Amino acid sequence: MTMLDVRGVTKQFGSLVAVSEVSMLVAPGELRAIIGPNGAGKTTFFNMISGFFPPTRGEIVFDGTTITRMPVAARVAMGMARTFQITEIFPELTVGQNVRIGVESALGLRQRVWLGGRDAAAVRQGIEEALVMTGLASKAGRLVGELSHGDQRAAEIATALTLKPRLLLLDEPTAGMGEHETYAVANLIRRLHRNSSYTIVLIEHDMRVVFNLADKITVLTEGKLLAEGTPAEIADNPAVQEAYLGKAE
Ligand SMILES: Nc1ncnc2c1ncn2[C@@H]1O[C@H](COP(=O)(O)OP(=O)(O)OP(=O)(O)O)[C@@H](O)[C@H]1O
Repeated sequence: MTMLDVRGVTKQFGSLVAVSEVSMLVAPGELRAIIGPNGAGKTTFFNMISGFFPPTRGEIVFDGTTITRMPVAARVAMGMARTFQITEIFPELTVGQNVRIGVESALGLRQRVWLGGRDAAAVRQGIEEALVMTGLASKAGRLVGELSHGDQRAAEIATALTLKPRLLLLDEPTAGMGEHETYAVANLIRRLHRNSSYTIVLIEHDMRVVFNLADKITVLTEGKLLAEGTPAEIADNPAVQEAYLGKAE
């Protein structure tokens, strides 16, 4: 079974080929990391999966449905959630209020002025589940803007989880974080993967995070697929060592 089947996607910006015929199969419950030097095409590849723009050529199939040209909202409705390199969440609201927006949207209750008892209970339950899963239950009343980077990322992931996504796309989840916060966010991702069996595809620059978390790694260089395999296979791959791991970023 395959959750995500990317078939030979290419993206051209004018004469620049940012991604060239890259394929990737992600199994349900898998955690896949996409790595590569700056400009390798990781973000472009990610943007095609999440629907930010369509590929110039190639196909993308999500859980059996071809989504190549499907808009972002339709992909979200199918169970694809994405977080961004720069946290996208309302800093002036509390963690709980942010998560509530996600839960109400996911339940189709966002425009309602008044919620009946059953809907209100479902919203409460959705908020609690997302907060517990991300370790934020004790911080529900805190303003997001006052939290650490790591907790802000956790709050963003909590909001993404309210969609009950079948595929979670994380764009550099530890970007700009210090050691302590990186560790906390990596642990959260590990819990979501190991304990809750989320299927996760992430772009990540921190190699310790990648090699500790990923089931499989996709390596891109200059828009092409250089290698794909388990962390051990990638670490042993001479082409990867030469093209990427040996170089300081
Ligand atoms: N919208 C765009 N228009 C034109 N060129 C683009 C566009 N987006 C990306 N590119 C180019 O495509 C190539 C791949 O960029 P991309 O951002 O996908 O790489 P990346 O691996 O994510 O890099 P980084 O690690 O620095 O984020 C680069 O040469 C970039 O300049």
